[in-house]
Amino acid sequence: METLVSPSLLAADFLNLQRDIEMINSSDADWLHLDVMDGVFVPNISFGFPVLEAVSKACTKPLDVHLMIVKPERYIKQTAKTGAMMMNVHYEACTHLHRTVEEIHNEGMKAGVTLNPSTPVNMLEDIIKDVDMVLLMSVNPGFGGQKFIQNTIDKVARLRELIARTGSKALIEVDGGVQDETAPLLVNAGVNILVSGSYVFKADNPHEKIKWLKGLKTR
Ligand SMILES: O=C(CO)[C@@H](O)[C@H](O)COP(=O)(O)O
Ligand SMILES: [Co+2]
Repeated sequence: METLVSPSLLAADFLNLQRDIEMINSSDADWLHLDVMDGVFVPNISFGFPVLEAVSKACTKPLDVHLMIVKPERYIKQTAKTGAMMMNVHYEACTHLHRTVEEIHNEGMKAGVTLNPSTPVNMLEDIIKDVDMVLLMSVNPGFGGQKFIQNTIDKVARLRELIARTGSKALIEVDGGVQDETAPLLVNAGVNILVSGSYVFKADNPHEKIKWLKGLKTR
């Protein structure tokens, strides 16, 4: 499978959001990654549903929404209303994850489960066949531009094994510190989708960076 790229809007220029979304529209990016933070689950606040709705009107790529909020099940319908393709909820933020995944599907979205760096992949043993994607955080969530946690490479390999053993069809996405040194290692370990914020949006030529990430193939 080709590598998909989901640039993270958190690193965009918020004073020129429309310009940056148009850049994504005209790029080879597959999805647009949107980081919603509540200041409780993570020590930062980003943007919420009014911004998601506005972005959805301007963006022609499927929306990959990453909710870093407590009890994300409260916002399933509201997320669906933005037209989101994928709703990612944190394993650590959901008490009834199976029910949440079912409700996300009932609202017509794909369901992603996100793991913090310290949460082991084996916690997904009994949900892996029900989810469309696992999003592995390769930094502690809350901020863009952080240093990649190297253990993520081994974690991807362990998740690949779990997926193969259970016959799950889940895709693997990785988020945090994805750039030219880390991306090839991730793709080689079996990652399907690369989220990348600063590396793409702070570049002189974001289109080139997106193209390069997309061109990565398993060795
Ligand atoms: O979810 C998050 C951070 O919590 C990410 O989506 C970041 O926005 C990725 O930014 P970079 O590490 O690529 O700059
Ligand atoms: Co994210």
